[in-house]
Amino acid sequence: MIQHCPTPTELDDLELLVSGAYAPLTRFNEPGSPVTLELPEAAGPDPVELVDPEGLPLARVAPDGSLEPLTHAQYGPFRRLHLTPAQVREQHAGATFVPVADALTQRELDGLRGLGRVVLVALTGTGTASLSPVALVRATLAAAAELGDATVVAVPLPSHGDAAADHELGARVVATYAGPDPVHALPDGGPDADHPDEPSYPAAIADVVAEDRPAPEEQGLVLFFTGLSGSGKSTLARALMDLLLEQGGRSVTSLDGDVVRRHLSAGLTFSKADRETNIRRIGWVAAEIARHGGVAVCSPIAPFAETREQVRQMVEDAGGAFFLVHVATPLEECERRDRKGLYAKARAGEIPEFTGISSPYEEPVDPAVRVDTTGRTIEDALDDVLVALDDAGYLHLAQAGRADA
Ligand SMILES: Nc1ncnc2c1ncn2[C@@H]1O[C@H](COP(=O)(O)OS(=O)(=O)O)[C@@H](OP(=O)(O)O)[C@H]1O
Ligand SMILES: Nc1ncnc2c1ncn2[C@@H]1O[C@H](COP(=O)(O)OP(=O)(O)O)[C@@H](O)[C@H]1O
Repeated sequence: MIQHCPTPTELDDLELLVSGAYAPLTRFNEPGSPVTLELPEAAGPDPVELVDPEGLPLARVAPDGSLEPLTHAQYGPFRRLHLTPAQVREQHAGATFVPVADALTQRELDGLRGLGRVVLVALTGTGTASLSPVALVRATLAAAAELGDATVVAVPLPSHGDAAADHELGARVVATYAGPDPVHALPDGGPDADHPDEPSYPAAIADVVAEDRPAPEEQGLVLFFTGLSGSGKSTLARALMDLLLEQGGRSVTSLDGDVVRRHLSAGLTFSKADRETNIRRIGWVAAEIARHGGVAVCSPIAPFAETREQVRQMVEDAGGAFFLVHVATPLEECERRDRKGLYAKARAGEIPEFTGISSPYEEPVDPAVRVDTTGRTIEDALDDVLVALDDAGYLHLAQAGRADA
């Protein structure tokens, strides 16, 4: 039987289908339902075994989306708070149920006092809260401690990208958890009257929020230079790394295209599939670096827009910022430079699938900054990147000897 690890959203949905939280929905791909599952084409008409990210079989799914559960999900922090609706009703009958999708403000907490015993239902699904799922639970536990007579239940209700359908599904899930007990919806967010610009939190919750949403200067950062061979990616990346190292204060890792291909991606070719694998590997490592608050400076060609977007997603999921620099030196200039003699060989047909000659380069439509290095000094071109980074608030670097340094 084919094994398949669903996407994070699909894994959340699987958990809620199996736990009964989506009742009366019990299967994927019900017509009109946002709760969908994409199965590998190779599966054909046979059932597929769905496994968690570590390969533990969770359920078998038939081609019509119906499920045969094998075991309960066991991965992820705060697993003990992932109760089924039946468990919650048994343990917390008579309480008031409060859906929580963000850190609770002081004002919201004050509004909950006087409700008696409450169950804070932390909606931690993929792609929903502005806090990471684990921080949302931490912040909700801190809120429960503030309130006193409160319990936290974590429900991984994910976003399906359709606000209306998600709202309806969410309301149904919370009602299922509450059973006959009341649901208390929080009034719409918005700043406190005495702090019109930002919400005010009790100290313990503020600490959780601050740790999860660091200031741009402290956030993990992936600087991703993309462009044709010879466009100047490595040169600019190296110059920027040097500036960062000279200034100190951040840990920096280089993931240069050529260097990665000698180590992490040794053995890969320049076919579309291998290039995608190469870039996803770079993205995976860069996201881990960002998760730990470091700076990763990447400089592969990365010719495909979709793969670059996957890297952005990986980095943002890890809490990092993704900063795309398009080194937009035109092909004619790259070919004129032909630093490594590769364009001549590609023109002579000696290198197949050469980017810009016999393999495509999809120009980014929305880079953070675009730099054409033609006829410019390295310092001058680098300045464009430094200004954009400074404006975005991620790094404040200046080159020694320049007017503004
Ligand atoms: N067919 C083909 N196409 C493009 N480039 C080629 C090819 N064969 C070898 N090289 C050399 O490999 C470097 C690009 O590797 P990358 O890992 O950055 O490419 S990719 O992102 O996976 O497309 C690239 O280095 P840079 O010049 O630093 O970009 C080339 O030197
Ligand atoms: N303004 C500039 N910025 C970056 N590189 C430049 C610039 N002007 C000329 N070059 C030259 O262009 C070449 C770019 O090569 P490289 O940085 O290895 O490109 P890539 O990594 O994109 O293949 C280098 O020889 C570099 O000295």
